[in-house]
Amino acid sequence: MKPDSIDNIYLTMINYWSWWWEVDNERDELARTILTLLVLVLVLLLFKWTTSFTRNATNAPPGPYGLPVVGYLPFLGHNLHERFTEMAHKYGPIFSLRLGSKLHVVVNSIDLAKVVARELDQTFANRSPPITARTISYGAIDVAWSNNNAHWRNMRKLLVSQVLSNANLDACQGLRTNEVRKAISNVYAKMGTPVDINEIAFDTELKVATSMLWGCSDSDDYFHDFREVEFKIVELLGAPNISDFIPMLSWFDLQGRKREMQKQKDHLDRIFDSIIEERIERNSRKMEGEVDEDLILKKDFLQIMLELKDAPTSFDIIQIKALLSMILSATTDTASTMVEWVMAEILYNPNVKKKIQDELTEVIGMDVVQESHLPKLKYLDAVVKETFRLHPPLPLLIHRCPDESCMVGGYTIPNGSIVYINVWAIHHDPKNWPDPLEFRPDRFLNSNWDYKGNNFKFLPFGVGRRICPGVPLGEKMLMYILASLLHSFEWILPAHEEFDLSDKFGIVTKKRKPLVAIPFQR
Ligand code: HEM
Repeated sequence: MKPDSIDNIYLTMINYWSWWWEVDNERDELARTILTLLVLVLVLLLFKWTTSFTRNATNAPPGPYGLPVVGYLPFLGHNLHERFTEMAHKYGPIFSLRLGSKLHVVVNSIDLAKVVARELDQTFANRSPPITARTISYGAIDVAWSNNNAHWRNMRKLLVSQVLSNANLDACQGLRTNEVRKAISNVYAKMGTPVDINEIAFDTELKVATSMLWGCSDSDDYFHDFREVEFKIVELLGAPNISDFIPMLSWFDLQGRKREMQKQKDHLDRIFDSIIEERIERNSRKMEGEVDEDLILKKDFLQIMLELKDAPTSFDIIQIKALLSMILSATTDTASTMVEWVMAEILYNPNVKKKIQDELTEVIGMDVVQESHLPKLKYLDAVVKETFRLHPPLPLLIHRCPDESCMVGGYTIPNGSIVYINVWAIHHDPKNWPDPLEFRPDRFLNSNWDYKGNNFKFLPFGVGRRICPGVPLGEKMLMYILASLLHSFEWILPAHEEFDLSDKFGIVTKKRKPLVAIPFQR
């Protein structure tokens, strides 16, 4: 091999190797050294084993060769969704790559996504959670990380019928109105100064979610560092962990990811314990005859779960905590990320902003925004959908795992491999969307687009039996917060603010640079 090409390979590896170290902490330096030494030793010891693995996977989808032991890991780079999309251009609509000891398969076209999530939906309905996900979800017993089994079906049914049913969402309308109005008053107090858009949206979503889950009140002090904890959880869920790729190293937790996630989990656990204990005590006082008007009038999710505890389909306290934790993450981070993306697109596209303001004036006038106005805001709805197309917050959805070997696109997908549906590639494919990089909300006007995963061109909430069950709440909150922020204020970017729509891959893919804007009286 020529010295030049060796240099190039070396530089590429150094460049991409940094993907490993996205979450900087003190242990990374040590982990990097130990890992490098271990890899060298293991390269030699396991070379034979690796080559036999490659030979066996003869009918696997095409894809790049990697190094022994680590496979293609060192070459992946930072933004996995973009990297996978580039690789699809080279290897085709389905390709595979070995990362550590596991085969990963990426599906990039509508036709093959239909095979995975429609024809073989049942086979592909397991999850294979990474170690950080197992840690935060009390051993993968929540709705998002549990495998496709009776327990998962039970929990999902409960979530959909009790928390997210139309009846319950209607009953909680007052809560949403309260919290959105409080958020608008907070912004009033900051008029003329720069405001972090994600922070406003996150806090509002958090208050709505906690009120629905256990009826929080403003005096609860756990809100204080909640955003930081949630951000850390989401960051760790998306950060590559060598223990997942080379399970024999998991005992060492070389990057400290598991320990870091355990810290976040312990923090949440203490909050949940105190809330649940307090509720159990209140319930026992009620059983002794004391009247608790609050609990009689409304049943929040915690109350429903506790009352189910003795029923045949009961949940124990650990399962209840796993569900609370999962719902909080699902509700706060995705929706606040989307509010930020939509506001960024609007502020960077003055024509779009003008059209939205005209629509708000026409539909709402001098009134305060109410949920009943939302279905009439057709243009804002199209803007939100176009933003979902360009910036799907989960660009690879949550990966799936087949419970038996099966065929997709003429290739064998072995039982236990990790399968991604690359929604990013589908949303950016010119075959599906002409001029895919342009922000053109009109694409979504005058046609019946929804978030139910029926049209495989547009899958921001996922598809098949693992589709997001939170669509009705997520959509409502997103539209409500956006309409209120845009109707109440004129938003201006700070002077010298650069036009920046770059993203940072994670399980929720966020705007790389937080959006800050200045509200003025409208
Ligand atoms: C803008 C808001 C939201 C977006 C964009 C979003 C998006 C998603 C996506 C893409 C998935 C993965 C689906 C798949 O793998 O096919 C998912 C899963 C999930 N989401 Fe959401 N979500 C949002 C809000 C919510 C809310 C409010 C809840 C309320 C509880 C929720 C609960 C869940 C759950 C439980 C799952 C796992 C479902 C399963 O594995 O069975 N999400 N979400």
